[in-house]
Amino acid sequence: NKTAAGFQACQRLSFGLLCDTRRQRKVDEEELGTARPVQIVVADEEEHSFLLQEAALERLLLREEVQDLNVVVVSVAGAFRKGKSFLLDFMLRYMYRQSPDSWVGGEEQPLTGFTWRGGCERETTGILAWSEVFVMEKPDGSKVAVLLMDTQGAFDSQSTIRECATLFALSTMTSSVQVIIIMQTQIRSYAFCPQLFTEYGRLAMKEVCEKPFQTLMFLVRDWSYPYEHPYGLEGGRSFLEKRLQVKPNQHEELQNVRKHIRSCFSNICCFLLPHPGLRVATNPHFDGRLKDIDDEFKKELLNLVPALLSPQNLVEKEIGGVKITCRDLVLYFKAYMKIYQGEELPHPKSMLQATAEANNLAAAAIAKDLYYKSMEQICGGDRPYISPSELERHHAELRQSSVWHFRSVKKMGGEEFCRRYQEQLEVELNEAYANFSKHNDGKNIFSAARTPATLFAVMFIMYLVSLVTGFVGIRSVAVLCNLMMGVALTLFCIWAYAKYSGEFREVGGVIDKVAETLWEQVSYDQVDAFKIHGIFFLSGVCSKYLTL
Ligand SMILES: Nc1nc2c(ncn2[C@@H]2O[C@H](COP(=O)(O)OP(=O)(O)OP(=O)(O)O)[C@@H](O)[C@H]2O)c(=O)[nH]1
Ligand SMILES: [Mg+2]
Repeated sequence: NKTAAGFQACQRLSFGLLCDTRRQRKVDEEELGTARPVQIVVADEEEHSFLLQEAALERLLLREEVQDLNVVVVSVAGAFRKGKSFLLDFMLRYMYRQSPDSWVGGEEQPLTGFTWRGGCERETTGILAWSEVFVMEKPDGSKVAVLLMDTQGAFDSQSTIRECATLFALSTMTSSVQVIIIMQTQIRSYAFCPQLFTEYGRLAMKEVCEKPFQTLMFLVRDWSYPYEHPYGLEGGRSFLEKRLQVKPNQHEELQNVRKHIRSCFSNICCFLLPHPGLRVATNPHFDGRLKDIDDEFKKELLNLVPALLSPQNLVEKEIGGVKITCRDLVLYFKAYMKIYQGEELPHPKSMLQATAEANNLAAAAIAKDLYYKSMEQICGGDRPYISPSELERHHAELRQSSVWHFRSVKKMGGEEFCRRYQEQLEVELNEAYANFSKHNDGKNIFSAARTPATLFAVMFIMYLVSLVTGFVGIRSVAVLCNLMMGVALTLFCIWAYAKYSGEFREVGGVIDKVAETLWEQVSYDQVDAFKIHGIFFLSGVCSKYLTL
């Protein structure tokens, strides 16, 4: 009940969430812990554009427990008002129960989760994801993260064709299982931009000989010809065979789409779903209870959802033949979003470029991570001080293996393109080394004591000089030395206070810098005779001036 109340509260707030990011953050914080739909792509209705909610996406996918798992992205697309959110809510039931028989829920239980409703006005806008990324174990024992995505319906009265195509392209590029809900015989209605995908697929396959997309399922709803093709996957297969048949008398464009679609997706299937019954379709008070849904529909639902989500049927997202993790998916979303923001639909070449860019960024991120983790083991926060030469040796080794790892990952974009990212990676590793090295220096007890030691040395020398000069009668020099001793003592007190309290950190930093410079001067130049003479000459001049 609590979860249902959470969903309803979320539904009421959903419009406000789009407009006011500050309020969104507050709601997110308040409802933290309650699973809910999260808007990851917002549709700007005035500008007719889309905006990626990077922070929301990162919160979902960069969680400690899922960020390094291979990701399975199940997206449901299709025309508006076709029951996409409704279907996803049954998928949620499956994910939460995961029992093969009883997942579908009680007869009297209203259906909640992604917001759905009856009527003819559109409900979902942009792209939403379920806030909980499910961790599932596949039969081979490997763990995968499952993300469910709900998309804005196509062909509604408020969106342009470009917007529909953009969202469809974005969800197809980022998902591993794209379910397209269609009516009866409109199998071609998926084809918002067939050339875009087939051309992208052709280009991508030139680079890596793998199909660019994984599973495409046509879900034919309200199927009313079970006597020709029976309900379910089997009937869907024979129906699809017939629909995608290439015939010599077809228009060339139709022939090409039919030929290429098979070469773009590793698996294309079709599921024929019966009508859920008149109460679902026409009763305004229907709230998703199973008792109002026809038995035939429920029976097929029990086959449909596990066909997509049971552990043995999960399909991991692959790009360029490499399985990607939740962390990589964030990079891909960002890269694709950039190219889908223009006035026109992007060219397949720019889609390929964006994929290659994200591909390289993801490989560089893993390589950097490897370097960081190993360096942490060697000189991280709780590790003892290590000699700088030893640290440099480790850095050189780890940098080499990190770059080697980057190069060994299968990437798109060609050698020249990858080299740019490799150079950037090397720069970042060197920067990281500089930080590790500074941190390591901080652990050196002598380096930590450098400032007080320098200041004490100054005080001591000044004290001796003042004693000697006072004894031989050069009073002015003795006064000057006393003054400098006082300055050194004051600096020491300020420095000690800054280190102890953490306040005036900049002043503390300046004192450290001065002490470091002094220390280096003394240690590098040793006792430079010229300087000593200079000092004596100056002090002589000063003493003469002061005695005058
Ligand atoms: N006839 C029929 N109606 C369905 C089916 N599945 C769901 N519905 C009904 O379709 C209506 C719309 O459901 P939603 O899930 O909100 O549809 P949607 O595709 O998400 O709609 P938008 O978000 O506006 O694009 C609801 O009243 C559902 O009860 C189906 O298979 N056949
Ligand atoms: Mg919807």
